[in-house]
Amino acid sequence: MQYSKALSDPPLKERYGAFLSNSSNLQCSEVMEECELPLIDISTLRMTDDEEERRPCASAIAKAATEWGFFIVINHGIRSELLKEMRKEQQRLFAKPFEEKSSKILKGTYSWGNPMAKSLTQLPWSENFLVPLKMIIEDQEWCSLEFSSLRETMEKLGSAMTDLAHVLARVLAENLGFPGDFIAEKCSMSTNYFRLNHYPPCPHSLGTFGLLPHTDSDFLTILSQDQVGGLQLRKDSSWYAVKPNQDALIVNIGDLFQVSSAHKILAIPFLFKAALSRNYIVNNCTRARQAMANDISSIVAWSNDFYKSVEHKVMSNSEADRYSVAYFLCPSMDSIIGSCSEPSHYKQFTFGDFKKQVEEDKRRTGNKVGLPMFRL
Ligand SMILES: O=C(O)CCC(=O)C(=O)O
Ligand SMILES: [Fe+2]
Repeated sequence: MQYSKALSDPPLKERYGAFLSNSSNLQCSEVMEECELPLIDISTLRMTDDEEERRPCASAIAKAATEWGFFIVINHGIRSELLKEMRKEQQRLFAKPFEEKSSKILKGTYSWGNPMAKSLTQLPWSENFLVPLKMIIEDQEWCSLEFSSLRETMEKLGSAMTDLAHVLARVLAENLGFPGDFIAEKCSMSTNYFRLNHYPPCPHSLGTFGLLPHTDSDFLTILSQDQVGGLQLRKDSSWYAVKPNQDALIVNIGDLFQVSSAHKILAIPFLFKAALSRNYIVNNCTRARQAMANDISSIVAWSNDFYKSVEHKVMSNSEADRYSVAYFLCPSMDSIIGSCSEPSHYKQFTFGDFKKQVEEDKRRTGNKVGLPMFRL
């Protein structure tokens, strides 16, 4: 049964209409330059362990992660039919009446707008379901029979995305001198998340956000988006539009992987030569060493600003509905996040501390603060 859009869309206009009619709230909207993000064919990474063969692709990823914090992957191994199936299921889900989405579908994972918004600058014109993969795998009650095919599709996509995320995390970790499975060991399928995003058309789309400028609270994000467009990223203090490409996937570095340090020039050639073993970490990372002394299995190192967790946002449009699915590679809540080089730019914290701080800041300021709260 088809529902009318009037019933399915969240009441953004009713709740936030006053912001829209106050034109002084509208931000100026520049004509946005499209950026050519690095486009990387990762087939060799998926097919071989031979270091020589992997090197060109691994270097391209490391370069993109340091220069852009964003890149596009092709030949990523996720079937386009599966991505299309996910999109179809996602559209079916968002077409449900707002009352159902906000009360009973997919158990408390739904949100829309921003209850804390005081102006248009704090308002995302969108709705989303933030779904822990743990819920999909373990909680049989998580969704009704009606959405069992959504559940099945998400489980398949979750497993494929986890494999892909581990392939990418391996390269990024090895580039810093860590064992390839260093991140993957901390991020199992059940610690990761999906966010299903829907951006309904906004009647006053000029300068209205679909999603506020933010960085992602994870190691890395894999994004599948439709052809509508609207994603923008910040590079060297300018915003650039990302060209939509339905078959490719967009990867961005998250806060926990924000690497590269003041030691970039010195550290990287050294790290490349360093034995890819825990000895490197024990001998060279005081913070890591301290934490490892407490619990060798819980430390997760991050890159001390070498890789960039880049701010990005979505701009709304007045004509088309837009859909995207983001997959977040996250460790367990008790994982300790420490820097991989000295002097560290950040306090050591657990992923749970980080998430708690982000929620607190959102309540206090209406927006995420993120890493600056942990800078030394
Ligand atoms: O929809 C998009 O293009 C971006 C989504 C995103 O940044 C997120 O869900 O964190
Ligand atoms: Fe994001």
